[in-house]
Amino acid sequence: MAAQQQLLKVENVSRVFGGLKAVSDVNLEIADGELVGLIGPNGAGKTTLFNLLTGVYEPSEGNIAFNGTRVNGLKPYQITKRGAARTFQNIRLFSDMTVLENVMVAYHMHATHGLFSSILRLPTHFKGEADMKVKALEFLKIFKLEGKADEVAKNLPYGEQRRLEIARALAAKPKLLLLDEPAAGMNPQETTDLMNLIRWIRDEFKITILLIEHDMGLVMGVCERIYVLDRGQMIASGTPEQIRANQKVIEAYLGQEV
Ligand SMILES: Nc1ncnc2c1ncn2[C@@H]1O[C@H](COP(=O)(O)OP(=O)(O)OP(=O)(O)O)[C@@H](O)[C@H]1O
Repeated sequence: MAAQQQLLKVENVSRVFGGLKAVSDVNLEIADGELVGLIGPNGAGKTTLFNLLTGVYEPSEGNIAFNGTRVNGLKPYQITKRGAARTFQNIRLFSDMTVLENVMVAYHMHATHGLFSSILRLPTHFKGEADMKVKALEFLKIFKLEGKADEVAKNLPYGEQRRLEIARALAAKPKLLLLDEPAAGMNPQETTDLMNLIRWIRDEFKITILLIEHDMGLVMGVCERIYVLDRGQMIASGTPEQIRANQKVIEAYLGQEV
């Protein structure tokens, strides 16, 4: 890999469920600041790989290093603390909390005031809480959700719930943002807006993004590099042009437009 520093390294990782090897001997490397796509037909193992990267599952074999340290076996919250945040295929917000509260919960991960002052409600706690609210509102502005700050999350239209989920993930100040099918259920206009938002997030926050997506227009349009999984195996990686022309990829998609 070029001069860029490596952020994520997946080496020979497998995950078995019963008799099924959902992820099989997978290798993947992502440098700091890259915008990378992960594609593959239904059931290829994409979400399982995300679940391995974020500690939902432990690899049956292999090694995952994040920011230079091995993270195999760590719990999801420990991996979040090390700087990886994600969104889910089926949106997971605190649906009965307000839009603002959803973002503030993520800020708590990085609160300057400690648990001790929180419990005792010391002045530093209130100052911390007020600062956090200001920051959370700034965040909502970026995502054009400031007018919805006091709305209950579950009442937002679908596209806005997806934006809020991304905002919440980013509020945890990750080094690596993992997006699982961010355009699912979006109309073409929302998808175009999302593409611009993803590019903007990477440039503005200088973070690394790995995204799973079935919308090829989005993947080919925003990703600098793409990995392709098929039946648990990584069958290709390369630039969008290389992936489009790759025979194994074309076969995996059985002639569908890639
Ligand atoms: N917890 C589990 N227990 C048993 N099998 C599982 C589990 N999670 C995933 N699988 C299986 O592993 C395979 C890969 O599933 P996965 O959800 O990772 O695919 P995917 O590429 O994300 O698919 P899609 O694009 O449809 O979301 C599938 O055959 C799935 O049924």
